[in-house]
Amino acid sequence: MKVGILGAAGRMGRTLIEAVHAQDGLTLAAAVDAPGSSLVGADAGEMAGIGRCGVTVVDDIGAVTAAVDVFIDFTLPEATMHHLQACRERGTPLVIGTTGLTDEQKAALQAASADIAVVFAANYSVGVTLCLKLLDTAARVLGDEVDIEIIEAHHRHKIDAPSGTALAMGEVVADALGRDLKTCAVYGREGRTGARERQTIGFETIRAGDIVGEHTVMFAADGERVEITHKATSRMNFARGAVRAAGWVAGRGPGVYDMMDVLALRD
Ligand SMILES: NC(=O)c1ccc[n+]([C@@H]2O[C@H](COP(=O)([O-])OP(=O)(O)OC[C@H]3O[C@@H](n4cnc5c(N)ncnc54)[C@H](O)[C@@H]3O)[C@@H](O)[C@H]2O)c1
Ligand SMILES: O=C(O)C1=N[C@H](C(=O)O)CCC1
Repeated sequence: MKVGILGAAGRMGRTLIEAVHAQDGLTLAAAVDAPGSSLVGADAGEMAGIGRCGVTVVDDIGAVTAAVDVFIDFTLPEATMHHLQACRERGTPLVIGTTGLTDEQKAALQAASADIAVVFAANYSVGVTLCLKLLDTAARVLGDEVDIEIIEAHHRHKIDAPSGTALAMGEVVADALGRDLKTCAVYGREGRTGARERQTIGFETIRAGDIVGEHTVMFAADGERVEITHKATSRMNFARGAVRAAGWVAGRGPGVYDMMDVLALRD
């Protein structure tokens, strides 16, 4: 299967090139980065540190759609929207890892999924996908008897907050408790906040150094506390998951899928 990487020169893009190269049955067929990037024209394999592979980084998805069976996109929300449109026009499945999409952009993704298969997950690690299952159980068991806080930490270059993963964790917990995350979320606290309201779900964000990605969901009662934590120490976990999703989605019918579908974990 021929795979195209969108955002090829980025932290995730380079790791994805390495992951595709290591995966039997998959071939790197295209590498796309932003117009104006100094890496356009480079050999994708050399850029990713795996040696020359003969695929040149280009700056336009339109130049390579015919050569690709499935694209993987880890870029920026606006770029992802452009790539989504190109994939829709060509009928090519798309795996999206980009976070920080607006509600309007998520609606556009849903609309495109009438015509093509899209996998969209804030976190492609198997460990985080398992944590989402555990969080659903924890929320249902501990219910309204606990205060729920979500703490996430990432590297200093990350441009969106809270992380897509933290928000996905919040959605799972809120759904399990019949709450609406839009109205019960509290983002950071400062000043005279007043006492905590039980029905809220709190989010705290740390941005520091080279932290790859850490998430803790705290269920705190009086006298005991349950914490579910995931710590990523390598981006290869995300890349391997996204590559697995690419192999899974090729040939699927139109629709939006996530890692629960890819790992067959959906109830
Ligand atoms: N879902 C997951 O598992 C997961 C894991 C890690 C990162 N992410 C998300 O992936 C995204 C990228 O993260 P990163 O750390 O690799 O960022 P990065 O800034 O290192 O890489 C993004 C790349 O996209 C490129 N780009 C920008 N506009 C483009 C365009 N129009 N066409 C093609 N390429 C374009 C940039 O030049 C850059 O090389 C972020 O939204 C991040 O939150 C998701
Ligand atoms: O490095 C990033 O950026 C990450 N983004 C995702 C998120 O926002 O949850 C996944 C973890 C790494």
